[in-house]
Amino acid sequence: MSSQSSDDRPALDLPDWNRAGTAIVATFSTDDFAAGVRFVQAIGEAADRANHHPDVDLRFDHVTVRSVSHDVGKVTDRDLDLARTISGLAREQGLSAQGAADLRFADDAPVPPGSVQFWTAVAGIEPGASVDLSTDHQTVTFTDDAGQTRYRVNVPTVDTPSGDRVRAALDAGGSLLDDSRAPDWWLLGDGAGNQARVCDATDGIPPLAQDLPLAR
Ligand SMILES: C[C@H](O)[C@H](O)[C@H]1CNC2=NC(N)=NC(=O)C2=N1
Repeated sequence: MSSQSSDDRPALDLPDWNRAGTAIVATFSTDDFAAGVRFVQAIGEAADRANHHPDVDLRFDHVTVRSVSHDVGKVTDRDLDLARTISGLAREQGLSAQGAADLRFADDAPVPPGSVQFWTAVAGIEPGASVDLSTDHQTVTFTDDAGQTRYRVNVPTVDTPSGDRVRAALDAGGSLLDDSRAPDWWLLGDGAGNQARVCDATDGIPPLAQDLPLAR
């Protein structure tokens, strides 16, 4: 199989935002409900100016914003422009996006900002954590079809069933690349060309290889 994502949507170049299903989504932490209300008010004004309206979920300590162009059922430039505007409003109001963690594949290789929520979910890391994935996980590099070096990270699960971890990672914007060996392991894409292999570690951890398929 190809080492490229089976997902032909371009990688998001938007810090704070991740793909989720047909939409893009971001979650901003707020100190109190009034701060959330102020943020939603500003989002509402920006949405009316743009004549493009996101779904907004206001909670006591966070606001989740989701955008898709309803007329075509997918993400368009209208959503990307609105996302940039909303991130700017968040910055103005001193709010930061959840999942804006300091995650690295290795010492010098940061996880792309648009994939942070995916890696946080797939590795079971607390939002906002500072983590070097390579210290807790076996990691190999591979070369994608375009000649770029990418990371493949092994994520064995013990306490959490692998299927639950896979669902959480897909909800956080990941794509399913290979489930032919499920429930032994699943290969997921992070939207930026890197991969997580989620595997059931109950009977030991299958070897992680640069080349697929991986033998059990
Ligand atoms: C008539 C008006 O342009 C449309 O109803 C706009 C308004 N806001 C919208 N917002 C979103 N997210 N998708 C749309 O298709 C859309 N359509």
